[in-house]
Amino acid sequence: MKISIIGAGLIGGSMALKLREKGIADFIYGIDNNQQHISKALELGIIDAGTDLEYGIKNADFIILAIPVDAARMLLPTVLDLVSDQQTVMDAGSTKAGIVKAVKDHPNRSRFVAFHPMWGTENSGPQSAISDSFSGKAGVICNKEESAADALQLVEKVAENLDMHLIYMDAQDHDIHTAYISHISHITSYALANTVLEKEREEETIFQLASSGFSSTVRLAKSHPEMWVPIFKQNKENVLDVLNEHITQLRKFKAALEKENYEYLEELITNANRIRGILR
Ligand SMILES: NC(=O)c1ccc[n+]([C@@H]2O[C@H](COP(=O)([O-])OP(=O)(O)OC[C@H]3O[C@@H](n4cnc5c(N)ncnc54)[C@H](O)[C@@H]3O)[C@@H](O)[C@H]2O)c1
Ligand SMILES: O=C(O)C(=O)C[C@]1(C(=O)O)C=C[C@@H](O)C=C1
Repeated sequence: MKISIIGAGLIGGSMALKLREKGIADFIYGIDNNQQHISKALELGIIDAGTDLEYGIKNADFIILAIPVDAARMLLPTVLDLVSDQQTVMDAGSTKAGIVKAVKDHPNRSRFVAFHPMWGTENSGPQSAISDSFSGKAGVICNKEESAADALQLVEKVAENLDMHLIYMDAQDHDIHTAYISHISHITSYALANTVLEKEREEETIFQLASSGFSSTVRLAKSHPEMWVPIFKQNKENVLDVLNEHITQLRKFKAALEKENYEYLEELITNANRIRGILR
């Protein structure tokens, strides 16, 4: 199978590495508006050739769209304009409602499968791609009834080769749940980093005292704005909803401390500990 990866970055690159390793990709084209990423992807053996959008789409059996979600929403209709009934397009975007809406009435809608791999890191670009990354993680397919049976089957086979298990969801429900379980964590981490940078002006002290607690909670704050601003923009209402709840929760901790209500503080922590029973 010939594959074209639009966006030879962390996700596109990691998928390319794994699909080649599994032997389902014979030839991989890379399409990226950053030429340095194409050069790096070639150097690392992620892609076999860099090309332009039209050539890459016309000459691939399977097309993976792995660019920021606002760009994906804009580009997907053009990608579908160029495909035939023999080709399948899959995206990798972290939000889904806007993307499926953008192509709802497109004549080639059924060639597209809306996909979200629930794996990633705070790093970006082809240099950060890792082949054994998606193993054991969930792959979410949205609005499967809008995709042709053969396109769906191909994406299911690709997910299986990425060693992922599948979850099927409505795109709007997906965006609600990912606001709660993925997107809010990034805002808290960015806010935590900004808080510490504001209060602790001695960077050397941050470096010397930071242990696993701070490092793990602030890891997501290293994630780049080119990916995350579009996610927050596309999922604004759901993110605002969960952010309001998060601010309420922060205020509860503040009130417990201000009032020296340590029983209430213990209650808040004990309730939070319930997460241990869910994520072991
Ligand atoms: N990083 C994660 O944790 C993660 C996890 C799951 C899904 N995703 C989704 O995967 C997609 C890609 O994210 P990533 O982490 O691989 O980002 P990345 O920055 O590592 O890679 C994106 C690549 O797309 C290129 N690009 C950007 N706009 C383009 C355009 N209009 N045309 C062609 N190329 C373009 C960039 O140059 C870059 O090489 C995003 O939609 C993101 O929401 C990311
Ligand atoms: O672990 C990370 O660094 C991630 O941000 C990965 C993560 C997440 O778990 O929130 C981020 C965005 C996605 O769309 C999927 C996965």
